[in-house]
Amino acid sequence: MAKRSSSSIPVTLLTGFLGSGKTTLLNQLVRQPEMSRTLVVINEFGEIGLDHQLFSATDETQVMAMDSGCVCCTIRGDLAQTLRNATWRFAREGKRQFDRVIIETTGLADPAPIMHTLMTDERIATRYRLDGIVSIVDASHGQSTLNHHTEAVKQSAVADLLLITKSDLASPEEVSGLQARLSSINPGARQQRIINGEINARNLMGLGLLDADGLRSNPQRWLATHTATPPAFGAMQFSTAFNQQTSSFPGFAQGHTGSDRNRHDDHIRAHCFTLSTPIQRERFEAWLELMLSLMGDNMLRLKGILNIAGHNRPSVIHGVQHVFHPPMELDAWPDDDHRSRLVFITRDIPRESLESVMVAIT
Ligand SMILES: Nc1nc2c(ncn2[C@@H]2O[C@H](COP(=O)(O)OP(=O)(O)OP(=O)(O)O)[C@@H](O)[C@H]2O)c(=O)[nH]1
Repeated sequence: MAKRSSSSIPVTLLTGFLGSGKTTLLNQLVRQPEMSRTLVVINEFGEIGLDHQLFSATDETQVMAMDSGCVCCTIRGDLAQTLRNATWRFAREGKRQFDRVIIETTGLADPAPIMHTLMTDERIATRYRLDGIVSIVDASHGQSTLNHHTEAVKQSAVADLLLITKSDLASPEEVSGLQARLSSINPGARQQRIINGEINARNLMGLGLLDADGLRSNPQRWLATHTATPPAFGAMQFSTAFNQQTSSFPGFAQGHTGSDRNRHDDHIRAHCFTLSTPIQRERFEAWLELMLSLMGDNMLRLKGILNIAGHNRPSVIHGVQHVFHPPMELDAWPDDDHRSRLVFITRDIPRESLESVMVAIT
């Protein structure tokens, strides 16, 4: 089991639909001293217009299948090359000039190939780590974008931080309606409203398992909202967020509202499990491998902190589709709560499919 590496370079992925305000945000960010050692990687077809020394362009169209030939697994060949070369290209007298990377994608981009690139290329995975996914949603067009573009729903579903832009152009009701919808798509992501890209750069850092300085792990915050909802229930708790419909396992129905069945986000759910009995590692690995291969690209994201039987320290896992980082062992449990917590963000996977096998791993 790998130990976490706090020396690897954190990478923030900045997504958001066309015209949502990504460039406006980046222009604000690069003026802040916290960003002076951040390499900004932008798609070369985009408008560049960025006054920043550490800047590189990539070509998002160069998406290629991974060696496995799996249809849902693609990587970004150009990005892999950019990240591999960056450590010497942006170096002076043998010293790397950046300690952090932000990758901005075009509005239509699927975040999965970028996450696959960071996780599967050995030379990249050992040097860089995904710090977090930030998705921008335009308050004035957010609802209609989510209605019409499945990419936008996916970008929101996998985010760690959702930035709501242009709230000055929308009514308070429109903004709160959008925020409620985003909470149902991705209940674990923090939401923040910003106007004209104004935000402290530190708010975009440390969104993953490690804090902004890369020193301390913070699994509670990483998994926080997902696992906070259900009450304790013996060895296992379960909750599913589905367009404001939440239920817990078993007998913890918490009310729901109706929804328009044609919306893309009707297919996306966050499933959360809490297990108080230690997990049997071999059973868990076998189960995970089988389940992930069956789910393919319908597994949007997986995060978890695990209490593995026979281990005093917790392990964390995270993945996208069926590609995931091998479990990393943390130095210690962050508090007295030693239960395993797993969060799956899925598309079109009935909760029963996950629920029925969860008991088998303890
Ligand atoms: N009123 C208002 N306008 C904003 C805000 N944020 C961005 N804009 C404007 O929205 C337009 C699009 O912003 P960009 O930053 O170019 O958006 P983008 O996501 O980079 O766009 P693409 O690269 O085309 O996908 C620009 O005219 C911005 O000035 C905001 O909070 N309020």
